[in-house]
Amino acid sequence: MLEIRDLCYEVDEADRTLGILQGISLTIPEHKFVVVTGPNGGGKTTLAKAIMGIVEPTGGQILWNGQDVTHMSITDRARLGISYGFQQPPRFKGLRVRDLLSMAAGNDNMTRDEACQYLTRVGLCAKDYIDREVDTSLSGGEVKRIEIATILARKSGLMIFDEPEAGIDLWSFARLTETFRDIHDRRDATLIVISHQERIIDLADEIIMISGGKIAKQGPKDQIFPEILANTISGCSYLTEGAKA
Ligand SMILES: Nc1ncnc2c1ncn2[C@@H]1O[C@H](COP(=O)(O)OP(=O)(O)OP(=O)(O)O)[C@@H](O)[C@H]1O
Repeated sequence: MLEIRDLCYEVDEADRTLGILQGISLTIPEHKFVVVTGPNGGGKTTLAKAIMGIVEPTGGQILWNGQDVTHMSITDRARLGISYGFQQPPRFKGLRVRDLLSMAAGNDNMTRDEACQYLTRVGLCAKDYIDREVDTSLSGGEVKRIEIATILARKSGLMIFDEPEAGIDLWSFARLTETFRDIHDRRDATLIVISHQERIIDLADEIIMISGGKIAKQGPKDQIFPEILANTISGCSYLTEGAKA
């Protein structure tokens, strides 16, 4: 279970303090599928990075399975089973896709078949990629899918994906949503997916909407999603005027 208590992240700018996360509290039980959504700049990525330890909160607490991880290193959190897929994943010149998958799985003897299975789950044709270097020769969507495959290989208890849909074509996206559904159905992990995509939101048990560094809405998908859709359209004068015309 993930528990976040009154989490704050403040940044000092020249003449002011920015409250990027302003007292976020939430509880995500084991094996839930939670989608975090909300307007650009609301604080979603910062929250995810705070859970992974990439950003150090200035206040509050993060507990994973009862253990306080608030100030723990990224490596220690990874050992506890927390993993995070970046919105824009890094590249690793000199490392092949199969090396990355082996490292993620902690298995030096990963077979070609096993590596291929992870790549297939993110819509990549394994034979074309397994020996490629994870460098700038790969497209943004390819690197993104390879990174997601490494998270699957890691078999973490808490998987956080930051806009996994970004830059991914329709066919691979369909494969990816099936993979998320599969992880959830098999109760393999707790999933937190930051997304604006209706098809991903539709898979969620619960939706958390973050805006202005705070939780603006939270609840079961069937309750929250219609509210978000209604607010999104009514909050935009162009769309509402268009609807009246
Ligand atoms: N270190 C920092 N210094 C100054 N501002 C920051 C810092 N980190 C984040 N921000 C600002 O905090 C806000 C929240 O950023 P964050 O990336 O968490 O938003 P987001 O909800 O993930 O947005 P998006 O949907 O566009 O990815 C943004 O306005 C961002 O510019």
